[in-house]
Amino acid sequence: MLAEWLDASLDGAPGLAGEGSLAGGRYRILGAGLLELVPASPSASAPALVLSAGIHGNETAPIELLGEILARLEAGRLTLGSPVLVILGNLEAIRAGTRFVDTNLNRLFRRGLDASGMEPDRARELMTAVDAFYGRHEGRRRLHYDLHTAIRDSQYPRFAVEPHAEAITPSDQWRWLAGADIQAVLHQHAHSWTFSHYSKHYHGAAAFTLELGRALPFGENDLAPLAPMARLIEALLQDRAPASRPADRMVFFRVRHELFRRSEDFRLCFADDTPNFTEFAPGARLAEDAEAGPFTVGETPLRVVFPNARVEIGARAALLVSATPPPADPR
Ligand SMILES: O=C(O)CCC(=O)N[C@@H](CCC(=O)O)C(=O)O
Ligand SMILES: [Zn+2]
Repeated sequence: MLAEWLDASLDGAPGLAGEGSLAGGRYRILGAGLLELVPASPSASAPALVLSAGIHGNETAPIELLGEILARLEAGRLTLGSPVLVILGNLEAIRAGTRFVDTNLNRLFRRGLDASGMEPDRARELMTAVDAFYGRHEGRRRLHYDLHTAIRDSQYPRFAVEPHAEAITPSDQWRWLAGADIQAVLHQHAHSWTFSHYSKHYHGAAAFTLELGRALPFGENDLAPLAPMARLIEALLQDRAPASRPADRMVFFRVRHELFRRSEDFRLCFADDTPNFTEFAPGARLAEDAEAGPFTVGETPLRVVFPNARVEIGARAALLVSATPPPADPR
């Protein structure tokens, strides 16, 4: 049934609903791309966990990964121990195999959003679902892993983006991410209205955008490098202790500058396929924009992450980052 929920969500089956039992609890289909896993008797320390994938429609590996985990749950090889909300984000874009249909869903997770259209409507639906889920689990530790893949290669193929918000990320998260073979962490410097930012900013959740390799079509993904991430998700879902490694196995970066596309006449001054985290030396010209002028690296080298000259005008065209020490681990 869980595999059917996934397929029916992707096929656009109307009026998707239903519920049933699972080892350790039951599931409730809340709608297309919305599934709740309800443990029968969760411990007081079990987290309330949001797992999302397909916020960008062409990022298929995380959808396949969640599909495999749900299949193991359904087969009784995992026993549910924690409340979980599973989300498939931009269903129309997933069907079309594109990043988005009209606009980037992952910039719309903001209360009071008044834009109209398919993606804004879906953002409101998902924000309501997350609000209701965390509301049903007051007092529990909140987690949200928003699973993505990146457009291009990366010097660190698996990395976490930590949204900027008041809540401090608990130090065990870093050890768990290191245990899941995440190689780098990028601290955001400013609010970004992404889905993981939503859960952190409005709900105080430990939340991340997790980049899990390169975006490829369904069927072309190699899930083997993601096995440690699957084990982390399964441990959380079962309310078991995840594998843990020292946080300083990962390299930490901080965003120092954001490049925005300000005009029609905008270009990045490096090759389209430049891998994420490529470093540029002082003096290197990175962008030219008819309105904002050129951007040149100052006295300290900068690395480029998520470069994309073809974004909408006003949108982020690249993050410029440099290394920062790992967070202190009080353990
Ligand atoms: O590979 C790229 O250029 C984009 C990958 C991607 O979708 N990244 C996320 C990051 C979200 C964040 O900053 O937390 C995005 O751009 O939405
Ligand atoms: Zn993405």
